[in-house]
Amino acid sequence: MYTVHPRNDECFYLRLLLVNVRGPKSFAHLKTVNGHQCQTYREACQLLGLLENDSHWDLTLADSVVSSNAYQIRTLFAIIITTCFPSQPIQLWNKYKYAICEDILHRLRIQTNNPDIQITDEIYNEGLILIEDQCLTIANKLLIEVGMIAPNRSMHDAFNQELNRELQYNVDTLQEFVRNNVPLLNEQQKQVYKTLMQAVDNNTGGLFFLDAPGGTGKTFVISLILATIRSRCDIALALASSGIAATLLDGGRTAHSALKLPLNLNTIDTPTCNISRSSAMGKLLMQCKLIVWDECTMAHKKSLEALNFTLKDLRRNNNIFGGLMILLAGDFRQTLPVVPRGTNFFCYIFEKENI
Ligand SMILES: Nc1ncnc2c1ncn2[C@@H]1O[C@H](COP(=O)(O)OP(=O)(O)OP(=O)(O)O)[C@@H](O)[C@H]1O
Repeated sequence: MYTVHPRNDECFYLRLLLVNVRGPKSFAHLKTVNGHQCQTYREACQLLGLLENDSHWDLTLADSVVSSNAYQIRTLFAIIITTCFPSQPIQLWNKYKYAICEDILHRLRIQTNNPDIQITDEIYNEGLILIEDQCLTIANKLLIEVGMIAPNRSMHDAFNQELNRELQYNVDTLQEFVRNNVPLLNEQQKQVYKTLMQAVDNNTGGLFFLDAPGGTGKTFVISLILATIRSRCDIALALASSGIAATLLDGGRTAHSALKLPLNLNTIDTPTCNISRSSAMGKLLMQCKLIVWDECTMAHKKSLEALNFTLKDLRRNNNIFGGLMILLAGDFRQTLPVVPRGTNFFCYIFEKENI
């Protein structure tokens, strides 16, 4: 019998029932426990006592209630429900929801200048939305997919949060930034800026590599390109291999977090990003004009391959990176020429794509 990962929700519980229930005659039979027809396979497993009890997660949350603030408890709760698969997440929520939402109540009291406001269902709903945002970031899952109650917001909002994040820039500020800084570019920077903006305007896609010694203004030019595209209300995604490099770019994020790259890149033959077409990030990648990846010389070659495969799949386009324009920037002079315990396997993606 095939193995099923617990993340594969109902499939996992169906398999558990198939292994444990003797002589099932139908799927409905599997869902029936002591004459009660359950709504889900998970509920049936629950009633049959096939799931672990959640006492250790209960204790973990109880500990954090004593020592952590509401934001930290909320993050812990999101991690537990997305990665630890507790059998009754709703019970945990009901038990700790006050501690999880305490900061929202506090904020509301300060905003309204009214210390008498008490916790309400709206505040709990706000808490659920924040938890769901974290679940989407951690595992690309909505709350209902991890056995929780769904917050009261339209699916549209939930799926568009990544888009909203990329479209929230102030156009006037960006235009002013571009106006003030383009004249500062030196000749070579001007040439890079012109070439790249021409490629963006022509919408031809392609892979560009910006190589220059440290301190010569790579990040400066990239910031200008990002600002120019965003000032036209288009989407440009800023990624970097390290957190520090990401902080230098406006709206910068680490490639691992934004692209949901697998952690065990070394051991997977053809890694892909954990992004589906219907997910928020999937929609963003389908719409964006440019992806900039700063300090890409520090990235594992398979992370670029994963992005290549994923974009080809998402955009249904067999050109390199699904026909999307990619700007890689970095400086091999600042990267160790030797990969510790590496093999000649660590050659770059360019070989594969004949670039
Ligand atoms: N044309 C320019 N006019 C004014 N300042 C500039 C210009 N080009 C670069 N700078 C400044 O020079 C400094 C170094 O530039 P930047 O950080 O972009 O270099 P870098 O090539 O990205 O360096 P590294 O490879 O170390 O990340 C920054 O403070 C940047 O603002």
